[in-house]
Amino acid sequence: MVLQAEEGRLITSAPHVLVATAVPAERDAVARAFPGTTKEVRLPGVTLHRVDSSGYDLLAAGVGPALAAASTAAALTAAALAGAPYGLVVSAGIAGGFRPGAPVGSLVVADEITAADLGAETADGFLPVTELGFGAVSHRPPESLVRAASAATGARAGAVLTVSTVTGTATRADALRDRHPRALAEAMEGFGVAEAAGAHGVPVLEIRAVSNPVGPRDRAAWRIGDALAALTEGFGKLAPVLESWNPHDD
Ligand SMILES: O=C(O)c1cccc(C(=O)CC[C@H]2O[C@@H](n3cnc4c(=O)[nH]cnc43)[C@H](O)[C@@H]2O)c1
Repeated sequence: MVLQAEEGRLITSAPHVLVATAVPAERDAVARAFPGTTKEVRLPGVTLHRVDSSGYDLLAAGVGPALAAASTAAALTAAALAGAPYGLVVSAGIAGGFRPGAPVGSLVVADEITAADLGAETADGFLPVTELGFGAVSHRPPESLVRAASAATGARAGAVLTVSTVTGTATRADALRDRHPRALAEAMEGFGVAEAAGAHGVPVLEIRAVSNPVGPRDRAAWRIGDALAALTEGFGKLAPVLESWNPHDD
């Protein structure tokens, strides 16, 4: 933790971290990792849950990359205009896990956040937007942070895909695996959160607890309660890492 002098006083500067989940149940699972209570902070376009006496703001940013990006950008802009910009954005929640690397109940941390369906379908297969001459399809979280997060939480490190459509067939799961052999999980927000963070020059991390296998749709088999419990436990171990991480280590 950094100590700074301000008007002759020494103050501790807690990290200012924005944690973006998709839904309130995931936000509340993250909140349970902290001893303090939260208070609501209403801003234009978003409502934050600020964890008392910490540098953490929790945001249920919405499902899917577009709403997640819009909500995250609104929170980042509000903080920057208030003169208290975030130093880190964390995309957190549940996810589908690719077998055998990411079984249900396990944790995954992204060393690569990749938009898996942002591009064009052609007769010769899928082309990412980058091959069409536009934008980006991947963001890379800081290596030192990924390593430390993985060591502290036991999360496996690998690619986490962002999709707009949840995979529901073995054929689609195989196609994603072929295109992204390093993929451990798929979820729906990471790339949107990372695009917003990138636009503000803020580093991003993504951590996911696996609620279901990626493959044939069987919503009844999703283990959401177990995944939310793993998310709470994992975030409890992650928080000290975020607090001691030095962005200049990378
Ligand atoms: O119904 C509930 O109680 C409940 C509690 C927490 C979360 C949910 C969600 O439905 C969250 C949707 C969220 O989950 C991610 N996700 C999970 N599995 C997959 C998957 O196989 N493929 C893609 N995304 C997945 C995703 O990020 C969604 O936003 C419900």
